[in-house]
Formats: sequence, structure tokens, C-alpha cells
Amino acid sequence: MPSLLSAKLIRKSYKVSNNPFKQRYLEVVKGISFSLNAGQTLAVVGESGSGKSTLARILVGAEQPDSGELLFEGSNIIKSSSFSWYRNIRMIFQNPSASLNPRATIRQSLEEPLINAKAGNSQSRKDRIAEVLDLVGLRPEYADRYPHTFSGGQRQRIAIARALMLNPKVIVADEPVSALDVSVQAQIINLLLDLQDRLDLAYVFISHDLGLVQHFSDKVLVMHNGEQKEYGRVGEVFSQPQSRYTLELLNASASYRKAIEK
Ligand SMILES: Nc1ncnc2c1ncn2[C@@H]1O[C@H](COP(=O)(O)OP(=O)(O)OP(=O)(O)O)[C@@H](O)[C@H]1O
Repeated sequence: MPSLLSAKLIRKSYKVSNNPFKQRYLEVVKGISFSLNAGQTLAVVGESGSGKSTLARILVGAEQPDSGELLFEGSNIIKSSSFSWYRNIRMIFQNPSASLNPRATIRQSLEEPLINAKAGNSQSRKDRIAEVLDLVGLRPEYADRYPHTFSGGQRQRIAIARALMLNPKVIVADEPVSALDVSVQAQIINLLLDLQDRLDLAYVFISHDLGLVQHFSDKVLVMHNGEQKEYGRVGEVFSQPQSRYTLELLNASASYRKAIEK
């Protein structure tokens, strides 16, 4: 049986000079490959600028890779650019305040993916909004409020609800708790774990926090300057890193932890 989602040698460059006589490209994703099954979490780690967010945007179809394959349930979704991509692989971002339209009610924000997908009628959409708000631990009557009336943690719950509206199989989460108060981070992580359990969701989880990654993930992919430095089961990579870069990252994280614990 094919994996739920697999990436094969994904590459992406950006043009960094507009001079027609001297075009320059910067390759920011250099041949990334992984596979992910339902209910699993793949963490993508690496320092700032290593290409993690670019990879995330490619996974949800917001960017076209220059080459490589992205297989969802065995078929190459980059070629077919199919609707099942939009429906099945959804994204949540670091900053829920930026990802929710401040002028739209929660109902409007949650209904939008259903309308785009031409899913259901007005009553079934209303029911789905109430169901998903309940799933993320919010009251259905919140639907008629605006984002600014919620706390950061509640806004991230709403962003998660929006990602869940079409009942996706994969959620790509780009640093989903790093903009939140520390006290709220654990609540959102627990919500993500609970949703994974209940809905058999697969996550691609981008994070700087290696402690969290160790706790939260099955597999880990280490990126550095766009390259895939290491990929494997999280326990193996963390206990026996094969690349020097991973070892440095782990050491830096351990000394950082010690410093903040003092
Ligand atoms: N649209 C773009 N045009 C040109 N360069 C880009 C573009 N998007 C990203 N880059 C460059 O690609 C590189 C990788 O960026 P990316 O945001 O994917 O890294 P990252 O690992 O997610 O970093 P961070 O953790 O800081 O978000 C960076 O050098 C960035 O400046």
C-alpha cells in the first residue's frame, strides 16, 4: 500500500536578481524526500532560512517546485494539481492573527473552504461549522464573533478549525505554537495530539523546538541551507545522529535548555 504522502527529490529555486543579463537563482530546497502515513507526524527542523517554510508551501500547493514528485495516496498531485490536494492537505501558520481575516466573522472564515469546495448547502455548512468548533474546544455560538475578540490561543484553535473544515488527511503546521504564550502552547499541542488520535490525521510539523519535536513526532527531517541533512525515526535520529549538523543542532538545543532552566 502506498504511503499517504510522499515527497521525492523536491527542488525549488527563487530568482534573486532581475537583471536580464545576469539572472541569479537561489536554490532553497535541494532534493527533499520523505514519506508519511496516516496518523503519523513528520517534524521538519533546521535553523532559520533552511527552507522549511518553502517546503511547507510546496506541500500545500501554494508554490510549484521546480522538480520532484509529491505523491498523495500514490498519485502525483503536482502533475494533476487535483482538487483532492486542496481538500486533503491543509495548512496552519505560526501567527493566527495574520492568517485570519480580521474583517470576517469566524463563520465566514470557516465557511470559505466549504464554499470554495462547493461542499453542502447553507444548513449543512452551518452544522459543519458548529461540529468543527466543538472539535477544537470552542462554543458554536462563537461563530458570529470577529477574530479580535479572541485570545491568541483561541485564534489558533479557530485557524485549526478552518484547516479541518474539509476533513483533510494531512495538516502542515508551520511553527503553530511559537507565537503563543508558553502557558497556551501545551494546550494547543494537546489539542493537535487529540485531533490526530480522533481523526487519524498526519502532520508535517515545522518547529525550532527540538524538545517538542522529540515528544510530538514519529519521524524527523533535518534541513540545512535547503539540503536534507538527515531523515529517519525520531528516536534514532536524536540518539544516534548520522550528520554533524544534526549533532550540532541537538547540542545547541541542549545547552539552550540548560541555560533557560538556570
Ligand atoms: N519568494 C521568495 N523569493 C526569494 N527568496 C525567498 C522567497 N521565499 C523564501 N526565500 C528565501 O529562501 C530561503 C529559505 O526560506 P524559508 O522561509 O523557507 O526558510 P525557513 O527555514 O522556513 O526559515 P524560518 O525558520 O526563518 O521561517 C531564505 O533564504 C529566504 O530568504
